[in-house]
Amino acid sequence: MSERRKYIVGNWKMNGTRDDLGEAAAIAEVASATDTVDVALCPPATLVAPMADRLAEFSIGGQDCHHAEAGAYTGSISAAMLRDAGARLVIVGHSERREGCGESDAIVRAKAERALADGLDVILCVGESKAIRDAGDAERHVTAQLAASLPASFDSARLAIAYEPIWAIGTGDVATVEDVVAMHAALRATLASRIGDDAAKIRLLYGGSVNGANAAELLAAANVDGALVGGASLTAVKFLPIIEAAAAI
Ligand SMILES: O=C(CO)COP(=O)(O)O
Repeated sequence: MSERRKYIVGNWKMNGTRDDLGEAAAIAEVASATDTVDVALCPPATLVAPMADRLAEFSIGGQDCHHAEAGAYTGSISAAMLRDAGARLVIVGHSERREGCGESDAIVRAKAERALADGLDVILCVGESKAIRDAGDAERHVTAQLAASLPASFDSARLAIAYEPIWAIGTGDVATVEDVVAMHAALRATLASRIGDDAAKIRLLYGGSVNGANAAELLAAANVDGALVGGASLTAVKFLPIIEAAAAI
C-alpha cells in the first residue's frame, strides 16, 4: 500500500458565486469525515476568502498566481494575497493558462517557486495536446514540460503534479487507464532523476473528464494518487462519489 494519501482536488475554473458556497460546505463536510483522503477546492479568486472564512478547516486553493511578489500587474493576484485570503495551495501551469494566456514553462516554474516561497502548496499541471499524442510524442513532451517547470528546489510534501491531457479536459474523452499509468510512471521517473528517492513522496494526480463513474478505476491504478476534477467538482452530488471512490481504495 502506498504511503501517499489520495488527493482529490476540485477546480471550479471560472464558475461560482457566493450562491455556491453551500455546495462547498456540503463537500467540506464529507471531506472532514473522510480521514483517509485529502480534499481541496480551488474556486475562482473572488470566492477564496468567503469560502475560507466559512470553512476554516477545509483546504482551499487558488487557480493561478502571478510569479512576482507584488507590483504593477493590473488584474493579477499574488501568492501572498491568496494566502492572506485563506488559501493553502495554488494550481499553476494549467493548460487553460499555458495555452490561453501564453504561459511558458519558465513562467510556470517562477509561479511555483513564488507560491512555495510565500507559503502555498503547489499543484503543477502538465499535459499534451491531441496533435502531440497522435504524433506519438506525448511522453517526451510531458516529461520535458515537467522538467522545465519544476521549481529549482522544493519540499516534496508541498508539491503535487497533475497530468491533464488537454484533449481529455471537459470533453468526456477520458484517457485510458493504460495511458495514464504509462504517463505517471514516466513522470515519476523524471522526478526521480531530479530528486532521487524523494520522488516517491510526490503525489501524481490525473485530470480530464474524471467523474463518479470512472474515478474508482483511475484511482486504483499504479501511481495515480488522486484527481484534479473540473466539471464534476461543481456540485456536491457530482463530486462526493469521486471522494468516496478514493476513500474506498
Ligand atoms: O481541467 C481540469 C481540472 O483542472 C479537468 O476538467 P474536467 O474535469 O471538466 O475535464
